[in-house]
Amino acid sequence: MSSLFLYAVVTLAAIWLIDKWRKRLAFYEKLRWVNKVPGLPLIGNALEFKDPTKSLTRMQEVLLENDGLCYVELLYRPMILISNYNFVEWLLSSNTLIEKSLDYKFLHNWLEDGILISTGATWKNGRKILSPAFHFSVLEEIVTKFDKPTLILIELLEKEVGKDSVNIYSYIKNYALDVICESSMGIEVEAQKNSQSTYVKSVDSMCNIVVDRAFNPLKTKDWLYMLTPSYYKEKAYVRYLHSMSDKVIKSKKSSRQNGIKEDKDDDTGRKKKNAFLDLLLTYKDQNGEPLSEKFIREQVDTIMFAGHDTTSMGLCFAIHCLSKNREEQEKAFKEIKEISEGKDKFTYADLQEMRYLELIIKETLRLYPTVPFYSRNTSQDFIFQENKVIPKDVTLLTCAYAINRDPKVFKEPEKFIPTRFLDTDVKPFSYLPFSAGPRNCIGQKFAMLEMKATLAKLLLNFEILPSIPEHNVILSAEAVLKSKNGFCVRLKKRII
Ligand code: HEM
Repeated sequence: MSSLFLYAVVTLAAIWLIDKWRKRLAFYEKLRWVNKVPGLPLIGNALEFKDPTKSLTRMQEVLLENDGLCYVELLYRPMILISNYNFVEWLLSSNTLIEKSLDYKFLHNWLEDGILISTGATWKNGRKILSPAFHFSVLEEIVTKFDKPTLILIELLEKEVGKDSVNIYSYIKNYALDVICESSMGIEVEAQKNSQSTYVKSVDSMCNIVVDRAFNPLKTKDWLYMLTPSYYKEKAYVRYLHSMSDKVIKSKKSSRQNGIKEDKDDDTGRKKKNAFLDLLLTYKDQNGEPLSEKFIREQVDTIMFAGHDTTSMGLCFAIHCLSKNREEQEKAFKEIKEISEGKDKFTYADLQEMRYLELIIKETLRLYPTVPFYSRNTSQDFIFQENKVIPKDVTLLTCAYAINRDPKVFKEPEKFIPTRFLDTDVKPFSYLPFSAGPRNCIGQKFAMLEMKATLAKLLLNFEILPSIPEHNVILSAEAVLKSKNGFCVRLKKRII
């Protein structure tokens, strides 16, 4: 009896394995048109892309060798790396290929159905509701929310003047958190003055947990992750962060119900547009129904996450580039000085006028795209260029870092040359720090304004010099592009 049972089990297992193998062969057959980067049995190419300080250069290398399109496998996970212009255009313009890949699921406990990770009708609806919050009339008002955090940043950095080296990373990170809290929720967390606050620490820890899960194979599977201490820590952080967002939403809601209006007219008689959260609270659908508290919380948390680590890294890399390129710094300073003559605050229009500074930011994001790659999952078989099939459940990874450094598009791609953007030949899918198409960055104008306002104030107050000894960043491709050894510069008070 027992040998009969064993025989049945072995037969079933063999059938299952043969079926799996047959499906795998059919899968490879469909993908024959893509060059495969040779890997090791079972682990595939995992070792080549494991180290975040080396993965970007390796990606760039294999993409150059394979005309911008190649197949890799990371521990059985099928993935196509992409920098090929036609493929990128096809992928990012698609209205159906919009499902985010597995890596984003680690954000789900925190952001739930927020627009960064949701898909289908939920994403479409969220994106439609959120888009007006990034309209220029709202951004005009949001610009004023940068003033207070910027003043604190200058005050703190003044204490570092004259030192051989200051690592600006934590200063800028806390600053960006202050800006996003003030502009998205209308609350002051004072991260710059109180970096030990539970809120600041929870946001920071959640960002670290998400990255750790994406890169640590022991934590990618939910059932294994649940056996680790991180799981319980994450639960506590999420509970706290959700309770904070709920508290702010409830309190804003009750002020509105009690008739405490926060939308005051400005001195030109126009209606002031309030913080992002206030806009969501005033929204009514076509039946006159307000948004649910859950929906509002998910979107507010999403903006908090997507809108602070990205800009803080953009700013850190820009400061690093300015320290290394003094001539460019002086050109930007001259422009800012002229625009700021007789003013102590910048308006939206002033920031729009800072064209040279904009070139500097664009060139920074070309060399150091803060989101160095982004990925989609094929929810079904897709066909590229008539007969090229991409089977279901393949990760399509667009490598912005490789695209932005393509020597066929950008002459001397490793050099910092801001004026290259005056050349109108840069085609839309050749430069992609904010992605493109329907799932592009909803906050890109906000990010540009924040980076301009901050850099302009910094340049009016300081000369940014290379640190002593001179510092070179070690790039690390995490959820955002970071520097493993920080961002060290030297600050000199600017005498105007
Ligand atoms: C230098 C700053 C920034 C960079 C480089 C950047 C880059 C990007 C990129 C590449 C994507 C697409 C990601 C993907 O496809 O997975 C994205 C999406 C997004 N970004 Fe940004 N971002 C920045 C700042 C911001 C800011 C300031 C906000 C909000 C205030 C924001 C909100 C979002 C949101 C909500 C999405 C998801 C959009 C959707 O899927 O519909 N980002 N960002």
